Parts: sequence; C-alpha cells; structure tokens
Amino acid sequence: MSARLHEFKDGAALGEGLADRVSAALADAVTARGKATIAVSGGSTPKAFFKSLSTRDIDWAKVTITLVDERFVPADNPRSNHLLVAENLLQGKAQAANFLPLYRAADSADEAAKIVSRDAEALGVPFDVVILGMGTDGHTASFFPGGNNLANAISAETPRGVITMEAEGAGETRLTFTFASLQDARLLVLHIEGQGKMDVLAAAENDGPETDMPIRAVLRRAATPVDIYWAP
Ligand SMILES: O=C1O[C@H](COP(=O)(O)O)[C@@H](O)[C@H](O)[C@H]1O
Repeated sequence: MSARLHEFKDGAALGEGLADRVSAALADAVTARGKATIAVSGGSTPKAFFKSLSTRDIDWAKVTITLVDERFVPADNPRSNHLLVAENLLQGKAQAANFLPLYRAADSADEAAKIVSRDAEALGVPFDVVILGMGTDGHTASFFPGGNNLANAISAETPRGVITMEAEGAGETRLTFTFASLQDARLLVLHIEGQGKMDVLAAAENDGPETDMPIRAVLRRAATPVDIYWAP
C-alpha cells in the first residue's frame, strides 16, 4: 500500500488545500491535453472543497465534471449528489464547466447505468482527477459492504463504466463507477474528515477481506498511489 497523508488543521483549511491541489491538476490537464476530467463524490464532506474549487481561475469550459457515484433519484431530490454539486461546485467561475450526470430517467437503474456508461466513453481514460469519500462502514464510491454487486464492482476484471448497487446501508439503489474506472486516475484522492474516519481508515489498513471494508480495494490495488486529504 502506498498512500500519502496530507493533514490540515480544520475542515476549512482542508477544503482550501484540496482545492489548491485539484485546480492545479485540472489546469495541468488542460495545458497538456486541451481538456480535463474529474469525478467527485457526494456526502457531507465535500461541500467546503466544492465551494473553494468553484472560485478557482481555470479554463472551466474545458473541464468535465462527473460523479463517482449517485443515488437512482432525479436531480431535484435532496439526496441527489447531482444537486449537491449543482449547488456548491457548478457555481461562480465553475458554472462554465460541463457536467455529466449519472442519473437518467430510464425505466430501471440498470438501463440508466448502460446509458451513462456509453456516454462516459466520450470522456476518455483515465480520469484526470478522482475524489473519493469514505463512509464509517468502510464504503467508498457505492462499493458497500454486503452490496448485491460488490464483488463485480471491485473486481479488476470488471470493465470501466457505471453499474448498479443495492445494499442495506445505501438507502436508494445506487449508480457507481467501477473500481477499474477510478483506480488509475492521474490524481486519486481520498477526502475524509474527523477522527472517526481516520480510525476507520486505520482499521481498513489492517488485514481483512476487501468485502468487509471496500475502501481496501483502493488502498491495496489502485494503480495510482492514493493521496489522503484529512483534517480532524
Ligand atoms: O453515500 C455516500 O457516502 C460517501 C461518504 O459520505 P460522507 O457523508 O461520510 O462524506 C460518499 O463518498 C459517497 O459519494 C456517497 O454516495
């Protein structure tokens, strides 16, 4: 396992520090390849980071933002990760960015996953930046312990793309990029806050099955070393 820890004094400093790093990576990608891609997580942790990143002076029209994972709910649902990103990241300077949603008003989540997997091919590979979160159950993306599609989601053999996940701890049916899609991002970040999450991370670094704490798949097998951004 090769991970680097970046520690900040509080959540505000963490959001700023991560926005510094990510905006530099996106600007470098635009310079090198004429475009940049980033997949971000939802949940309660990323708000301050999103707000800070949205103010950064980069060529947002050349940046495509998508989600690491999403609930199978429309964008006006308060639990939608799309809504979180719309209200906190796709603002200010970042309003000019392109956004690829995961939710589609399809007949089923499986159908939506197929449609968005096709659409995501246009982004190219790998992602320039992936920002993962982690739940206190050790899930990351929508790789939930006990998930009906977990083995498939974290298998190195499962191709890039978006698949569905149902799990007791997940609430709604989820749409999630597979491990293969996320693990080789040019910049791969795990963004966590609070001592509780640091304790969960320490537990994940111990021996044990990946299916018990799916973040282990990323810590152990990602092609890109994980940059951990944390504040107490
Ligand atoms: O369900 C989810 O939770 C995780 C972590 O969320 P947090 O509220 O503990 O920050 C998040 O990474 C994931 O994208 C989201 O769908």
